[in-house]
Amino acid sequence: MTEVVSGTIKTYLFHNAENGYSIAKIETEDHKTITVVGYFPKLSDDVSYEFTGSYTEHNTYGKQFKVDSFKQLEVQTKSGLVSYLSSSFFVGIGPKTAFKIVETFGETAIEQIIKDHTILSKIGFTELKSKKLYDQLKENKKEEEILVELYGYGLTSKVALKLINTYHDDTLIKLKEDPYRLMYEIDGFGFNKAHAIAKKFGLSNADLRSIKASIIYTLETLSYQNGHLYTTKFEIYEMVRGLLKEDLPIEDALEELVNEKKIILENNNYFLAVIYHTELALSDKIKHLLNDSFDLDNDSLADLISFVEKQKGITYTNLQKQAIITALNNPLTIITGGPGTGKTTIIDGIISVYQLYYDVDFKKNYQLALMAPTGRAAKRMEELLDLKAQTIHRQLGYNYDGKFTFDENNPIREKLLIIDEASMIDIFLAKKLFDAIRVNHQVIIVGDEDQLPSVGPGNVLGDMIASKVIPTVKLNEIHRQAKDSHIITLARSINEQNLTDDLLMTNEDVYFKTGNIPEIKNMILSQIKGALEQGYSLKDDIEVLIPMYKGDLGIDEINKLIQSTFNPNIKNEGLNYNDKTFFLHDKVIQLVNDPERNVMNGDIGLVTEFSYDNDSKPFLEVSFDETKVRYYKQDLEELNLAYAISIHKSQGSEYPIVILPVVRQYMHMLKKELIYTAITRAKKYLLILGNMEILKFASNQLAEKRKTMLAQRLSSMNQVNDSDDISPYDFLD
Ligand SMILES: Nc1ncnc2c1ncn2[C@@H]1O[C@H](COP(=O)(O)OP(=O)(O)OP(=O)(O)O)[C@@H](O)[C@H]1O
Repeated sequence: MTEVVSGTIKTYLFHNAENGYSIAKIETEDHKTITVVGYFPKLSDDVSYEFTGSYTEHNTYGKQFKVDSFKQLEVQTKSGLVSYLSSSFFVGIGPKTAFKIVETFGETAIEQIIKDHTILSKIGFTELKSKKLYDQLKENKKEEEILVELYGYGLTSKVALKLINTYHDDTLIKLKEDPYRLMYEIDGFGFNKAHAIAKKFGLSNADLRSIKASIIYTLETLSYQNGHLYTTKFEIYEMVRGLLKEDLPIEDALEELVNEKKIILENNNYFLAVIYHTELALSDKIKHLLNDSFDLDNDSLADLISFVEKQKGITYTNLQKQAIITALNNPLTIITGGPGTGKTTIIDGIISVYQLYYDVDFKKNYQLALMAPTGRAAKRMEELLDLKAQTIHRQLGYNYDGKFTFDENNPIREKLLIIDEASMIDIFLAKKLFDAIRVNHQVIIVGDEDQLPSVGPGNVLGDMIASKVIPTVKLNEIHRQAKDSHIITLARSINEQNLTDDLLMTNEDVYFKTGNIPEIKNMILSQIKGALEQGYSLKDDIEVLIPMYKGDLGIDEINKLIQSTFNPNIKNEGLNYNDKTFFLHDKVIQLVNDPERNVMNGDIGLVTEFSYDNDSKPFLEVSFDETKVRYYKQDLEELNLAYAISIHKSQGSEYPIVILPVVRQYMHMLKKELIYTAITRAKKYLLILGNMEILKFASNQLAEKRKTMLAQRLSSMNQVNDSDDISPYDFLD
C-alpha cells in the first residue's frame, strides 16, 4: 500500500554516493523516528521532505519505510525558510544571513530573488554574491522539478537519480530526444526498460528510434547471449518483428544505423560496430605478429629435447616433439588436444627446452608469462608446472576502474607467453591480450577446441585453428596413465559422436545410475556422504555440475539440498540475500570480476566467518585461495553457493569427483560440447545420474556454430587492414 511520510533527516545510516542508495532515519513532525530506505541523494537535515512508498518488515532491522519517490515540502514557515537557506544546499549563506533575507523579503523571498536577484543589494549583497545565490536557488529548484517530472513518468527514484547524475540539467531534453539512449549510456538499462520509458514519452513502435533500438538490441542479444558476431537482414527482421509485434519500416532504420556507423555492413552481414572493429583489430594484430620469425638451430633443439627427455624420464612422441619445435620456432603457435593428450606435458617441455636454449632460468629471470582465463585454471597451471601463473586479466594489470595497465602502448614485458584453456577466451579478452603483445614476443596458445566456446562473443580458438595460417599442432594420442581412464575414453567417444551402449557401463572411475528426480537427489547426497567418509573434501574435491539454475534439479535447489544436509551451521544465524542464505563454512562462488577486492568471476571460496562489524552490521568473510573478502548484505549479489555450479562456470577447473545429473528438464540446454566439457572436468571419478537415453541423445546435439569472421579474416593474410584511426574502444562506454 502506498503511503506518505514526512519529516527531516536525522542521520544517514548508509549512503552510496554513486547510485544514491540510502538508509536514513527521519524525524516526523510528531517526533517519531522512521527508518527510510531507498534511492535519494544527501538531503539537507534542515529541510522537511515528503517520502512516498510503503512500509516493509525487515528480518533483522524490523519495520522500515521503502521509498519510491520523495520531494521537498513546500517551505511554508519563516523558520523553515531560514533553515532551508542556511542549509548545505547554499554555499556561503549562514543562519544570520538567511534570517536577514527572510526578515526583509518575507515568505516569498525565493520567488522574488529568482525574479530579480539584484533586490539582494538591499541587504548588502554584492552583485557576485546575489548572482551566486540566484544560481544555486535555480539549480536546486531545477533538479527538483526534473525529479518531479521523472516521477510523473512513473520512473522510480533510483532511476531518476541515476539519470540526473548522468545528464544533470539536460536530463529531460536528452530523454525526450531519444529515450533509448538509456540503453547505451546507463548501466543496467536494457531494451525492455528503455522501451517502457519510451512509451511513456509517447514514442510508438513505428518510431524510427524504437526500431533502431530494437535492431541494436537484436544484435546485442545475438552477440552477448549466443556468441555470434554478425547476423543477416532476415534474422534482424524476424527478431525486430518479434519484439515490436508489428510490420514496420525496418529497412530505413537499418540503413540509418549503417550510415551512423553504429552497425557495420560487410558482405550482407550486419555487425555491431564495437564487435566488428574488435574482430578486425584482433585479426590485424595476429597477422602482424605472424610476420616475425625465430629461426632456431634445429639440430641443437633436437639435442636439447633428447636431453630434457632423459632429465624427465619421458619419451615424447613425434607429434609432441614437433609441438615443442614449432612453438620455439614461431612467433605464435597453437597446441590443441583433448584431455590426457599431453598439453601440459608439452608446455613443460617447451619451457625446459627454451631455458636451455637461451640459457635463462625462469625462476630467477622473469621472461615467462603463464596465463589462463580463470583463477582456478591458473592455479592448476602453477601447481603442475611449478612456476608462477596468473589470470590473463591480472597479467594485463586489470584494475578496479576497469582499465588495463598493459596494452599496445605498454606491452607485457615477458618474452615467452603461454596461455592455457584458450577455448574460454572471447574476442574482447583476446583483443586486450593481443594488444599487449609486441612483435618479438613468442606466444603459445593451448586449449581444447572441442570444449564449450567462450561465454562472451566469438570462437577465437576455433577460428584461429580453422584459419590454417597459425602453426597448429593437434595432439591426439592419449598417453599411458591417461589411457586407463574411462573418463577420457567416454569424453573422446562423446566428442567423436560415437557414444555406444558398452561405454555406459559402470567401471572403476565412471559410475552410471538411472533414476528419477527424487532418486537423483538422494544419490547426490549419498555419493557426497560416501566421498566425505573416504576423506574427500566438499570444498576442494567434489563438484556437482548442472546446466541450469532453476527447476527442482537446478543449481539453486541442489545447492540448498547439499547445504542443508552437510552444513551443520544452518542452525545458526546466516546472512541472506533474496532466497539464498549463506552460513559459516558454506562453499561459495564469486559471480563477477571484482579486481578491487582481488576476487574474480568463478573463484571458489569458503565462508570462514560470520560476524558483526563495529556498526553492528552483519557480514561474511570468505577465504579464497589468494585472499579473504568481506561481504555485507549488499555485496551478496556477487556470491552464490557452490556445492553445485553451472557447467559454464566449471570451465578451466578440474575436480577429483564430478557428479553430473542428466535429466529431461535440462534437455534444451544439453549439447555435445556441454556434456564433453562437464565430463572432462572429472579427474578421478565421474558419476552420471539420471536418464542415459537423454545422455545419448544430447551427445549428438551440436551447439549452433557461431557466426564469426576471424578465420576468414586471418586467412586473407596479405591484407592487413589499416583502420588505425578507429579503435574498437571508441565504441565502448
Ligand atoms: N610422451 C609421453 N609419454 C608418457 N606419458 C605421457 C606422455 N605425454 C603425456 N604423458 C602423460 O599423460 C598424462 C596426460 O598428459 P597431460 O596432463 O600433459 O595432458 P593434458 O592434455 O594437459 O590433459 P588435461 O587437459 O586433462 O590436463 C600425464 O600423466 C602425462 O604424464
